[in-house]
Amino acid sequence: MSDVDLKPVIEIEKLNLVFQTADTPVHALSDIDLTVNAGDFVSFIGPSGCGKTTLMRVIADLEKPTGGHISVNGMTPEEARQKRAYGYVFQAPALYPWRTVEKNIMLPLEIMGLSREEQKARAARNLAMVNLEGFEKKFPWQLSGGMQQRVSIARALSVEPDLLLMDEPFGALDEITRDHLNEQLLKLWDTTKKTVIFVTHSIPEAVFLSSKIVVMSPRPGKVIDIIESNLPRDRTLDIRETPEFLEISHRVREGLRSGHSYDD
Ligand SMILES: Nc1ncnc2c1ncn2[C@@H]1O[C@H](COP(=O)(O)OP(=O)(O)OP(=O)(O)O)[C@@H](O)[C@H]1O
Repeated sequence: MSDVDLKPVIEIEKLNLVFQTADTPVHALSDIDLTVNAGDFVSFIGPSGCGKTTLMRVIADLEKPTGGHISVNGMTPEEARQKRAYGYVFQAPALYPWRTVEKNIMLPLEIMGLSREEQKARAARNLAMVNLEGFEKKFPWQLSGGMQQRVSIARALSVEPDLLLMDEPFGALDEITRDHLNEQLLKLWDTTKKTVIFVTHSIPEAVFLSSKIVVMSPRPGKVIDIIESNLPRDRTLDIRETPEFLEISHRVREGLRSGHSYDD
């Protein structure tokens, strides 16, 4: 992508979020500055509780910041949500067990008021996108965990958002399945040119998937480092053995280490 194409999708300046709780306030995000451009694959990586999910939820308008500024596609997160600017994939697949795969994907489209034909066409198109054609009439419990997570990706894509928010979608899967889904997701990103924001705990996953890695510190979550990856877009898993990959992994690890106090 040339510099001319670089359009900011998300702009975050001095963003703060303090949760008011029954006892002491929880300062979850502190002075976050971040720009995400169209077509970026951005990972948030950091220790448990550092605010990765909270930052993603602010982008999705599921939490309100207590300070600073954020825009999504030039709008407030609330306006962006109303315009269905993004699709959200959660840690667990969150499929309705009594609805078939196809009907799970059709649900948000039904709510959007699309015609039945359009709902079915989008379900078929996006199931093919995640290599699940032929599974329309199955129920979620008839599928493996990895397949269920692919259905929830297809459901998020079927809303046709430019921005895909993914909160540790493969965290609960075994390593082989995770590797496979990482490769599929990268192909999907390359073909659809979507902007992706991805939360993970895994250094290899972040480095393999991302064009930009945001390393966060323990609470209150701050941005410690932003690493622009120069790995080619059409990478395969073999790239994990290369010096370039190991060099980026090393920088992520150093960032995580510098922000972490091991005395806790
Ligand atoms: N609604 C809330 N009220 C009070 N505190 C909250 C609330 N939501 C999150 N927190 C706190 O804010 C901090 C950041 O939480 P968050 O879930 O964003 O972290 P995370 O980096 O995504 O963690 P993990 O990797 O374990 O999922 C944590 O200390 C959490 O306990």
